[in-house]
Amino acid sequence: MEKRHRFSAWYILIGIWIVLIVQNIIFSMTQTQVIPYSEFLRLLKEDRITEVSVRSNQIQGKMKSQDHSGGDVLFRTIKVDPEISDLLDEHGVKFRGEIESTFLRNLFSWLFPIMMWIGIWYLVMKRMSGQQPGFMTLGRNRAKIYMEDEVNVTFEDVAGVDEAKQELVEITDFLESPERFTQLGGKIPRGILLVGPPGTGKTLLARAVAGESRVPFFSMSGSEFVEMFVGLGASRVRDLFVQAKEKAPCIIFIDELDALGKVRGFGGPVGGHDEREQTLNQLLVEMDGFDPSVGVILMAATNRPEILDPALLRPGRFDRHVLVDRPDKAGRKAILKVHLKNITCEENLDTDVIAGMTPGMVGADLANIVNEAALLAVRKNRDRVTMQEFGEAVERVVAGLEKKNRLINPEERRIVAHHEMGHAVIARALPGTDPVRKISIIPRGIAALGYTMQVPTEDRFLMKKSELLNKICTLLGGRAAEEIVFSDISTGAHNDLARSTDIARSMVREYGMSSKVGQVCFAREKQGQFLDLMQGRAQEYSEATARLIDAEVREIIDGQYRRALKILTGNRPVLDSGAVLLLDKEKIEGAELEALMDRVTSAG
Ligand SMILES: Nc1ncnc2c1ncn2[C@@H]1O[C@H](COP(=O)(O)OP(=O)(O)OP(=O)(O)O)[C@@H](O)[C@H]1O
Ligand SMILES: [Zn+2]
Repeated sequence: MEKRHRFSAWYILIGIWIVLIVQNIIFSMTQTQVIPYSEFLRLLKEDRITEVSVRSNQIQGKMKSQDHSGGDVLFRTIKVDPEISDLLDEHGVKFRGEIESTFLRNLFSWLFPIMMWIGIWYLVMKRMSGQQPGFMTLGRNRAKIYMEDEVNVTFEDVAGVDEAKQELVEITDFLESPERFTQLGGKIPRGILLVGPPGTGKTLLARAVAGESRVPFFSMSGSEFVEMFVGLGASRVRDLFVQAKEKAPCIIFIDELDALGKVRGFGGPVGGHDEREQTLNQLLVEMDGFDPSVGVILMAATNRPEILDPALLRPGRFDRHVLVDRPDKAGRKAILKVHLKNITCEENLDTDVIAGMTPGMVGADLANIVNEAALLAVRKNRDRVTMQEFGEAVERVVAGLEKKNRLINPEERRIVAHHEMGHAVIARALPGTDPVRKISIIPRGIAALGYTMQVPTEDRFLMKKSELLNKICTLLGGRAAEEIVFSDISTGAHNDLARSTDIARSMVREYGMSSKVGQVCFAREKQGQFLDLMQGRAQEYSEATARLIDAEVREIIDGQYRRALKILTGNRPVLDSGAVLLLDKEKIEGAELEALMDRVTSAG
């Protein structure tokens, strides 16, 4: 209701303005004859003009009407020449000069645009804050911090992200009794950064931590901090911490931390990054200033950790990072179970099938599917949601996501599965390569469709030639598998090729590992390169050597590729059964991976 009152004032003002304009038009149309200047001069000479007022560029007045009824008619003409007063005198016309009254016109030509701007700005403000700022409360911003005294989300509502959950359990222990925790000498984290793709449940997790430990939850979005007015963002941060300390123990959650915490001096195309910097600085100051033992835990979420200002990630700030990754098939099944609790489904609904239909999807997508399916059932007047609706719902959501390029199709999945298995089999077959810990075809980010995680067993300072060659062979394993299985190759190996070429090139140019090029090192200090270029200093080897280097790099890579093909052909059964398993589970690790890898023979 209040909103309507406020807006009616605008309507009244605009109304008045329109009425005035319309009045003006009607007046000039009905009452006044507009005549050409020459006509005016003629009438003047005929002594039919009785009275005029002269304005800067127009003459208004009365003239005797043509029909001799004796009445006067109003007229108006444009253009005034300087001798007009003499002429008027000559014909004995009463006249007065008039400075045009432009007050009203000016008022409206100025006031209206200003009013428009205030109106637009007001709407923008409202959108940005999601609330009614009102004119009087502009400087104050307490209202924009969302505070929930009681959060009714628990860890049970979050599924499929068990690793992240485990890491956060400790935080709930701390929040439940901060004193006891510190007495026992526990080290309290100050800031926890939840990192993961959109929709994986970062916000949900943060709320669950608050819900589990029954503490208030303050939340704000990074993009909301970045206000239009300099200084407002910083004062908001201050406000947020003041309020949080009063309510401790509690959680402060900042969503979209990247909007606020981009590397400084990395402003967008529109100005105003000064404002963002001020806000960020204030956040850093507050983070350094508060004593975590009072029981305020700062959590933040981002899906672009790489653009964050390193200052934010320093020890004592957001130094604890929790990965909230896309769920695998089992995870998706668990998430579906959570959301299915809220709707009535047919009795033996197979969540396994739905989970299988939704590779690459995140929690938010799955929540969306459940919701969509329920709506479809309502539309069909069903009393429960059946598999058929879920099928349709999945199709709809998939279509939406495909537009956004977020899903890979079944054919691509098959290629990716064999590609990743190719890496894994070779890594296992060759001695001295890092053991494979995890193979996954859950897409991460935009670039990498799948990945094979190799974890080094020890820190290394020296690499032997044979090890470097094995590494290249492992990198080429992905493409080799594609060629063997599909007799075709894909662009998915781009990064692998780049990395193996780098290694091969370094072997030849820097480590003297090619007998044809010899024990020489052509690498120069990186920082010198730019200067060399500026001074036109040539490369330090001849054209012929350059060609030799290129040939040697090719030779190394081709040799390793042939080796990869041979190893994979010898291990074809493992390659195929591994890919099938991967397509089903999307992620293989632990004992299952061991069992699979034990079948790999090194005989290449
Ligand atoms: N792991 C999950 N378990 C259950 N539900 C989930 C999960 N992840 C997401 N959802 C559902 O999706 C909704 C949106 O998730 P949420 O806002 O927490 O994602 P987010 O990672 O914070 O995304 P964004 O980065 O876009 O803010 C949640 O309210 C919940 O209904
Ligand atoms: Zn690869």
